[in-house]
Amino acid sequence: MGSTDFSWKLPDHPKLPKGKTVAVIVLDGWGEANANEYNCIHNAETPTMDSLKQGAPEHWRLVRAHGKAVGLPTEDDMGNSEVGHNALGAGRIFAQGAKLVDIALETGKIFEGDGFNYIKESFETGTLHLIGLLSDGGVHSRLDQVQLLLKGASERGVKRVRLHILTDGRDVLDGSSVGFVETLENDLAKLREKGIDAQIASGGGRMNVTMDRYENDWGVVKRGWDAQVLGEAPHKFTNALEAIKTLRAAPKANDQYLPPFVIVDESGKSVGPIVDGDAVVTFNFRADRMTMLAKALEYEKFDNFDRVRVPKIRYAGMLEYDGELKLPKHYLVSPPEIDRTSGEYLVKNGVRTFACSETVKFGHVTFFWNGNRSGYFDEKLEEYVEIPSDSGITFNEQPLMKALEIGEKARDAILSGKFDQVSKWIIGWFLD
Ligand SMILES: O=C(O)[C@@H](CO)OP(=O)(O)O
Repeated sequence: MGSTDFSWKLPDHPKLPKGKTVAVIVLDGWGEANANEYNCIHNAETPTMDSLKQGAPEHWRLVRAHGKAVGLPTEDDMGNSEVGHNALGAGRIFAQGAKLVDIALETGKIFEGDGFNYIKESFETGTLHLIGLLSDGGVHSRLDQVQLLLKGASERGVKRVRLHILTDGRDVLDGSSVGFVETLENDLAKLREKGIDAQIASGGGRMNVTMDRYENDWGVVKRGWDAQVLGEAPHKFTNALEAIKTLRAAPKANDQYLPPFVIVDESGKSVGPIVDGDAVVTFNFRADRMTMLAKALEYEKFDNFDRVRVPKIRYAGMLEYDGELKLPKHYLVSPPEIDRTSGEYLVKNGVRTFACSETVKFGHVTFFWNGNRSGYFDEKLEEYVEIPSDSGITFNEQPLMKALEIGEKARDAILSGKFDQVSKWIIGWFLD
C-alpha cells in the first residue's frame, strides 16, 4: 500500500467483541523448534502453554521471528528483541539495521554519506576510534562490517586507528572472543604493514562494560568511559589477546562479564585514550545498548556520572540510535523508517493501551514496538509502566526477569477497566 492510499480508521474486528480487553503478551525467547534433547522448551514442564495450545488448536499460530521475516539479511540470521518487536509493533517487515549497513557497505554509499565525511575531517591529524561489540552475532553488530569499515577508512586516508572492543558470549558462544580478537589483530597487522598505526586500545565484557540499556546502570557505561576515553582500567596489558586469555582464566569468568582493561605501551601508558580532535564511531547498528554511551559522548549537559574529561571529538553512530532525540547527530547509515505502527493506529482510533515491562526490556514494548520512537503517541490514551530491574544479578543465573510483578501489573490494568481494548506486556525467558 502506498503511503497516500491508507486510512488511519480501523474497521471493527470481525470476531473480537468491542469493550473486551485484548492482552498481547510477548514471550521473549519462547519458541517452537525441533523437538529434541537440546530443546529446553520442549523438554520443560509447560502446563499453561500446553493447555492454551490444546484448548484451542484452531487459534494456535506460529510467528516467524528470525531471518527475512523480520527484515534481517538472510534466513541464517537469528531473531532478537529489536527486530521482533519492530515487526510485531509495526505489523509489517522493514529492512533492519544489519541489512541497511550491509547494503551501504556493498554499494560503498556508507563512505560517501555525511556521517563518514564528518568523521573523515579528523583523519589527517587525529585518531579514529571504533567502539562496539566484537562478534559475528549479527544482533548488535557484525565483525565483517567492522572489517569493511576499517578497510574503507584505510583507503580514505585514516592514519591512526584504535579499537575499543566489547566481548560478546551472549549472541555467540562463550569463549569465541579469542577467535574474534585474533581475526581483528590479523587485520590490524595488515593495516600496520601499510603504514597505518592501528591497535586495539581497550576492552571488556558487554554486560559489564558500556552496553547497559534503558538507563538501568550507568556504572556499566562509566567503566567503559574510563577505559575508552580516559585510558584507565583496573587491568592493563600490552596486547589484547593476552588480556582476553588472562581475564578469561579467572574463576567463573566469561566473555559477557569480562572486566574492563586497557592496552598500554612499554612505559605503561595507555595506547589509545580519546582526545580532542579525534573521531569516534560506535559500530553497533542496534540502538538499545549504544544509546547511553552516545549520550555520554554527545551531550554537553550530562550528570549520570563524572566524565572527568570530555574530549572535543567528531562522533558518529553506525546508525541514528534515537530518531526522537536525534541521537547521535551524525551517523553513517540511515536507520529503518518505521511508520504507521500499531500503537499509532490505536491512539488514532481512540483505543486506550497499557504497556509494561521491567527496565531492561522496557524499551522493547515502547521504543522498539513503536518503530524506534521514544515517548507516547498520545499520553491521554496510553500508559507505560516500567518495573525497575534488579541490579547486580546475572540473568543466566536468575532468569525470572520480574515476570511475576509484570503479570500483576497487567492483571491490575485489565481489571481497572481503564484499558478497554488492548494491554501489552512482556515476560522474558520465563518457563511456566
Ligand atoms: O540482550 C540483548 O541485547 C539481546 C542479545 O544480544 O537480547 P534481546 O534481543 O532479547 O534484547
